[in-house]
Amino acid sequence: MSRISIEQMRNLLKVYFIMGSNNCQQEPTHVLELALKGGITLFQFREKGTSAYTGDEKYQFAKKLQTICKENNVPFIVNDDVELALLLDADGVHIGQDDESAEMVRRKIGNKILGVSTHNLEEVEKAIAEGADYVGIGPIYSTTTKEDAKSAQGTTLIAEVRSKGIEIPIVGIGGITSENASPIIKSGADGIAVITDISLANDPRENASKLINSISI
Ligand SMILES: C=C1C=NC(C(F)(F)F)=NC1=N
Repeated sequence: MSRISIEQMRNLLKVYFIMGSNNCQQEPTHVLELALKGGITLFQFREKGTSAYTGDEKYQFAKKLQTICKENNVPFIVNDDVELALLLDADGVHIGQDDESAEMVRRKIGNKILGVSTHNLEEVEKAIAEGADYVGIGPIYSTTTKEDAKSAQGTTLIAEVRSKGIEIPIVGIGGITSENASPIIKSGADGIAVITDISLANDPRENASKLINSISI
């Protein structure tokens, strides 16, 4: 299997739902099923925080979510945990700046999807050089989800990357809702990544479909 094309990656990034057991009040598998019905285009398993699952419990939980994604033909991405991604034969991995280098991860995962969190132009260019298929840029707006999140940067970096003619698929992340999503696409991102707006919604399905509508220009 070859590396994913830029166009296909752009399509997958439209509404990228990220979730772990700590992000939900309802049963996580039910939230994911509703989000998929609402039209999310990509899913990332991000199991973080104090009461996060570990070891076999984490593997079993991830497998359940992966099965639901497979049933809905939506790719399943694992955050940080490369070994888990390989064990599950996940569709890809997302790493931050404090994790293994993208170069090392690319060697381990072959042609699976590789995403990298970036916060400035240098990190974007490094991610591209090391084989990333997409970059996450944020936090666009202030967020309470990530404890050690950097300060909100708006859409400046997205616009800067595009003004330099850099084509890498970009997904914005951080405090995004259907109310504030469209400027992110207008500035040049291919999609939006959300946690809370879907995971803590009274109706995850409705919020997911509102997000889809908010970015459909
Ligand atoms: C910290 C993160 C930043 N960005 C992304 C993504 F949206 F996938 F690019 N995922 C993360 N886990």
